[in-house]
Amino acid sequence: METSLSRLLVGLSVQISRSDGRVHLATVKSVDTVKSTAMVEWHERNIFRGKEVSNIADSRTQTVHNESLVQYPVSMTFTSIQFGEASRPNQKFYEMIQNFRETLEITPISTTDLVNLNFETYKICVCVRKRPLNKQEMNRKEIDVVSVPGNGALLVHEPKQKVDLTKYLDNQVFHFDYSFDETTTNDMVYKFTAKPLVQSIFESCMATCFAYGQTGSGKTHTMGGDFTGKQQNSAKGIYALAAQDVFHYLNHRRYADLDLSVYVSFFEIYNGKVYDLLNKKAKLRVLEDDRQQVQVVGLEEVYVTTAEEVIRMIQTGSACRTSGQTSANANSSRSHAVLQIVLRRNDRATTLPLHGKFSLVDLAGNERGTDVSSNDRSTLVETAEINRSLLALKECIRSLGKNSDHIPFRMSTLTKVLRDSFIGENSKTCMIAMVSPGMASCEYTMNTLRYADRVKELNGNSKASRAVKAQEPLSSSSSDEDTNVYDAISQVADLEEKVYVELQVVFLTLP
Ligand SMILES: Nc1ncnc2c1ncn2[C@@H]1O[C@H](COP(=O)(O)OP(=O)(O)OP(=O)(O)O)[C@@H](O)[C@H]1O
Repeated sequence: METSLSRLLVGLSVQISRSDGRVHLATVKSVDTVKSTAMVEWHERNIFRGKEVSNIADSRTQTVHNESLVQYPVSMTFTSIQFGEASRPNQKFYEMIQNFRETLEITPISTTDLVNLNFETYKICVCVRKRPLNKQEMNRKEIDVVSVPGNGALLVHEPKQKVDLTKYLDNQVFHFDYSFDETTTNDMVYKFTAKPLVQSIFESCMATCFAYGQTGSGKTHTMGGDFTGKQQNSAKGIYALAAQDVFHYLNHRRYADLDLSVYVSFFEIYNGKVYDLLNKKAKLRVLEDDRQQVQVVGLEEVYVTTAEEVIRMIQTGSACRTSGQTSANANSSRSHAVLQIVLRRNDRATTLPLHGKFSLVDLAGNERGTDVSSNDRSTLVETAEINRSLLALKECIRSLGKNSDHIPFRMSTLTKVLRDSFIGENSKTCMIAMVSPGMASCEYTMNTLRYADRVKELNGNSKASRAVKAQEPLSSSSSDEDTNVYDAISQVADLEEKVYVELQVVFLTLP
């Protein structure tokens, strides 16, 4: 026990940052359990505004008692605990990111902050959520390459290497309506994203909230609820929180005179087919009637009177959702799940008139390379279909943002069934883009953020939202030149995506 403890201690580093810019780094070199002492190497560096102004000013080795090691956290402020150079791959990048972070002014989001989503001016709001490093990533000693300083900003510190092998960080800054860091709870995310939309459905709106992101980035955790081991707590997700508020507003005197009833449906879209999650996964057809209304024929729409009933339905439905295993998530959802909360006016008619509808969508993961390297045809079809529908979704959101007359909702089943969310004056959308923090996910994280950025751009405030290089931490603004280059890159990326999706589909239809 003692030996394994000492093995754990060797290599452990502690970094202590002082307000005068001095950074102390202590690394445990060896532990003598008999004498109860440890050899610790101390380094001191002087950092000013993210730059090292003097190299190692002090480096010495000293013997400290084990007890002293334990006591340090009480007497000093730790900015981080890290493992030694030998045991952590990419230590250099880790240090560069830590140094960069020290220059950031952090303004954490607080529960008391007022919600500032402007659905009056913009139909689409885009937020991003970073999940914490998970156990496997921590075991691999992966470094966290995403920083969320606050005020909607999010940075990706992309590790890069020059031809002469010099390592450097390509720091990209994105701005969204809200950016949530790894400590943010589902309640907080809900308050700033879906909650404002709940009220809008009482005002006859068609609201949609999407969770978008790489497999394993936290979409189901956010929408469906926290996991404790394999068990999902459905009462803690955005689905359930929205349902609770629906009943809160239903009983509010402001809306009591509307005489509304609440109905719920829950279905998944897998490989372009719709399956009813509230009716033993019955396969359903999507048809368009003569008034161009899209109908999911036979979809169960259950009358509900309490949020608890809705939570039970979420539990039942989530349990039968199609899942598979990906490299990033052992229990990966391979389908898009759509929970719809529908308000209908009580009326004598056989079909009660629709008053408002909230569609909450947990999309399938947007990865596209590594997980399809297998020759398994069904996985390839699955991925091609997911990519095709995500591309269609982006095209529809883009047309919606441009107030375009033509919304290409027929491009996929997902966009077909969400048609009434894309048309009409009263549609409002909130997209929550999820990102994984690890260096290994960096490329996917950038893809997700670019997708989210392109969606946000549709509101016309593209300059504010787009990614810029952070040469000087968060002080840079994009020049016209940057903007043009960024536009060109985005267009190429869009084209590349279209070609990729089309090629995948063509490839799969070959005999
Ligand atoms: N914010 C978070 N805090 C703590 N754990 C999280 C968070 N987000 C995700 N996780 C955990 O990460 C794992 C993967 O999350 P989740 O299943 O929600 O990912 P996903 O994006 O839905 O993936 P897929 O597309 O493969 O279904 C889960 O074990 C989940 O509990």
